[in-house]
Amino acid sequence: MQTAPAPVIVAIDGPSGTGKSSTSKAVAAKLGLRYLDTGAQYRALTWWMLSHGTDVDDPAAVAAAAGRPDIVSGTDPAAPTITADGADASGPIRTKEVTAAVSAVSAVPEVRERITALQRAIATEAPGGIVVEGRDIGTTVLPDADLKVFLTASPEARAARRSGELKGAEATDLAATRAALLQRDTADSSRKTSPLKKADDAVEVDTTDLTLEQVIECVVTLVEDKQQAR
Ligand SMILES: Nc1ncnc2c1ncn2[C@@H]1O[C@H](COP(=O)(O)OP(=O)(O)OP(=O)(O)O)[C@@H](O)[C@H]1O
Ligand SMILES: Nc1ccn([C@@H]2O[C@H](COP(=O)(O)O)[C@@H](O)[C@H]2O)c(=O)n1
Repeated sequence: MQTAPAPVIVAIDGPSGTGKSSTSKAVAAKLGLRYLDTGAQYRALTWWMLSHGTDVDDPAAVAAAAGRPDIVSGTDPAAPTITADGADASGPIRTKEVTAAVSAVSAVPEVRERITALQRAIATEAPGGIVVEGRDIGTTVLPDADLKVFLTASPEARAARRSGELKGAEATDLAATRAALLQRDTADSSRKTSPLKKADDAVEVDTTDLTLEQVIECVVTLVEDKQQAR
């Protein structure tokens, strides 16, 4: 009788626009793993705060509200979901307002404590294993992950990728897109609690000159190598 392979935990971190979500979803789907977008959790909490009158520039107000909404993530890589107090947050979390506020909210220690606990519970309960993507997964959330990957890409490549998702004038303003993503990287890397950082034992993959398919294949191979070595 064949035994099922042991669950594998994969941590994928990196700055904005390096391809974490696209890569993680595809790798999870190819390998039959669950998928967790941790950025969506911070965004959902930020959206809930913005819609409930929390002053997101006041760390004390953010800390006080951090435990209030119920944040639930669906981990099917083919159809990931995110809700805040039962409301579908998948659309609103991608607005400019949420993107502009999320780094300030995610820097508050009470927010990180709460969301990190959620992430660990989801990863522990994932049948067969999971790909978890974010900023501090390899360093803080899942330091014992079986595989840690840190994706990078030049600011120019990342801005061009993001512009491809935008519409109208925003799509053509590459300089503004580049500046906005670098500003978010700076805020995320310089916060005191659990900053964006490559784990010492992470494999760094520079995706600047790679297609998305090449990045996916690279990570699938890294996971399979780990599974075979166990
Ligand atoms: N290697 C690549 N080549 C070209 N385009 C890519 C590549 N990787 C990702 N993309 C595209 O770049 C955009 C950003 O990718 P994605 O959302 O996966 O990045 P991310 O790291 O999760 O970003 P964020 O942290 O801001 O959520 C998407 O439109 C995606 O299709
Ligand atoms: N592990 C994580 C993941 C995300 N964040 C914060 O959320 C923001 C949005 O993330 P996206 O991946 O959806 O762009 C990000 O800029 C961080 O502020 C985090 O702190 N830790």
